[in-house]
Amino acid sequence: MIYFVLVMILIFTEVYNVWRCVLLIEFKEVTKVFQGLNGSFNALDNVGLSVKKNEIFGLIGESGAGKSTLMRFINALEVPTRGHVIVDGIDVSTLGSRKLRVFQKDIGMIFQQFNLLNNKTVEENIRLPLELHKYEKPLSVEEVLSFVGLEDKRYAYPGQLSGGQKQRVGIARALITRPKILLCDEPTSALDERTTEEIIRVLKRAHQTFDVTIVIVTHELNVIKQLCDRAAVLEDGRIIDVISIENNAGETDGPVKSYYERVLEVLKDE
Ligand SMILES: Nc1ncnc2c1ncn2[C@@H]1O[C@H](COP(=O)(O)OP(=O)(O)OP(=O)(O)O)[C@@H](O)[C@H]1O
Repeated sequence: MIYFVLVMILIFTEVYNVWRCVLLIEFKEVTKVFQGLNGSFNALDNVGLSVKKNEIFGLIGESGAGKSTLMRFINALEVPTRGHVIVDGIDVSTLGSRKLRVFQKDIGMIFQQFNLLNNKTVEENIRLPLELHKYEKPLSVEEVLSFVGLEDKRYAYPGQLSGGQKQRVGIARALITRPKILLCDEPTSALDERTTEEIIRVLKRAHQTFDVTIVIVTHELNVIKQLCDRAAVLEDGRIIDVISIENNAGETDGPVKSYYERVLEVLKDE
């Protein structure tokens, strides 16, 4: 009997350890209280959620639901009032400032408004993370520029680029450090439909090529459908569901449709 119990404990421990290795990001009973003009309020309320290694995970919900705050916990741009955020086995809130900077090196981020420096060239923008920290095996500027298809824009300034090109530069800047996690905050919200599709393709390729786990905040359900493996639905600071997305290959696998083809598709009544 004792032998049986020991074997069961061993099996349980092994299964538990394998499961822990699969998880990359864990939110444990996370609450965020902000002080507003009318007193304090819970932006996030007792959130529990896990993101697996190599997943593309979406955070969706209406404006003010708490999506960005939840994502900003992952790279400690925001700190929970209560609860724990565990990333790759590390409780982020326990890190001192030096260890936190090292930890943040593994996490890249892209933004809705691209956050490029207008007085620097594309190349200088892409190199910025390498000037802030030392990385063991960064990619080269040539590699990331070729990856996002902007070799010819190396010496251009952001003001000379379209929105989609600016976002590609943002992606190149995030990828040059070979991050384990890529956080995307409304990456396509400032872009039209066709450019959105192009950015989705680049993100999918980045996921496949660099084994990067992606967490994306967006209000665009089509982006979630085409890109994500799973998505959490937030409402008033609570997670009301986590949905597995059946087929995320979808439309982005065929050729990119021209703007005119899309106009006909939507406006022509046949
Ligand atoms: N620094 C802050 N101080 C006070 N309140 C804040 C702060 N940051 C966010 N909030 C509030 O917390 C709530 C959640 O904000 P959050 O930005 O996470 O929502 P969201 O779902 O990302 O919304 P959106 O889609 O509009 O960006 C909102 O009511 C917001 O006003």
